Amino acid sequence: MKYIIGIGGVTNGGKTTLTKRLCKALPNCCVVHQDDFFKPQDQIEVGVDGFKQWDVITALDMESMVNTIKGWAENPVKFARSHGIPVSPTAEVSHPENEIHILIVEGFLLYNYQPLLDVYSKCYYIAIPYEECKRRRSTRNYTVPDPPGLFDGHVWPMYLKHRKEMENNCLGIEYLDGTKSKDDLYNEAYEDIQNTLLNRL
Ligand SMILES: Nc1ncnc2c1ncn2[C@@H]1O[C@H](COP(=O)(O)OP(=O)(O)O)[C@@H](O)[C@H]1O
Ligand SMILES: NC(=O)c1ccc[n+]([C@@H]2O[C@H](COP(=O)(O)O)[C@@H](O)[C@H]2O)c1
Ligand SMILES: [Mg+2]
Repeated sequence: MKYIIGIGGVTNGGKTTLTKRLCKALPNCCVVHQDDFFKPQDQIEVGVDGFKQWDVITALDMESMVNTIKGWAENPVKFARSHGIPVSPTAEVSHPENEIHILIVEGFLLYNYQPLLDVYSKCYYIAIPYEECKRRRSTRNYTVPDPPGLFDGHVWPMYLKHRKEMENNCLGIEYLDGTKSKDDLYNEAYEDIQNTLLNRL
């Protein structure tokens, strides 16, 4: 059984934190981080607002991300090995369909790219309010630091736009409240995955 779980949501909602913890707890679990697919800085467009447009789908090499996900789906054991992820001894030898293999795909623009919309067995979306998002973002260190005014001028407006698009196009998104504690978020997501995926076996 192969399951792909999406953990999308607003920047600084806690996606990467939750993903890392889930991945440690779930069997044969690999991860794809959308942040790893940002194009180099010199390929990021500058908008009429003067800001580099990081928070749009064209800032990401989505073809490469799709190929990475396909690589996992074709051979999860090989994928795990090549990423240094431990695989259960039975999964090493049995046919992938007889074992659980999980891939968590994590990122801020997961549900705004048509070719990936129907790959997920589960779609989570973490949201936090404006003030909390701005506060958390102000302490983050990205490879390219946020210039003054980026949050209000680009990041938050793009988040609202993409969220609206997602709500118009996607069914079956499960919302997680990112203001809950890290433990509560983890427990909620883990139990839900356990109930809906792992118990199907
Ligand atoms: N549930 C939470 N409550 C409070 N702070 C959190 C929570 N989850 C993550 N954080 C903090 O918020 C910041 C962003 O977390 P991160 O997991 O990198 O978010 P994302 O990947 O969604 O941008 C980090 O400083 C992290 O420690
Ligand atoms: N990883 C990078 O190269 C890079 C560079 C500039 C901005 N960012 C920011 O990363 C954010 C997405 O990642 P998070 O959801 O983890 O915050 C976007 O809001 C984007 O502005 C990332
Ligand atoms: Mg992240």
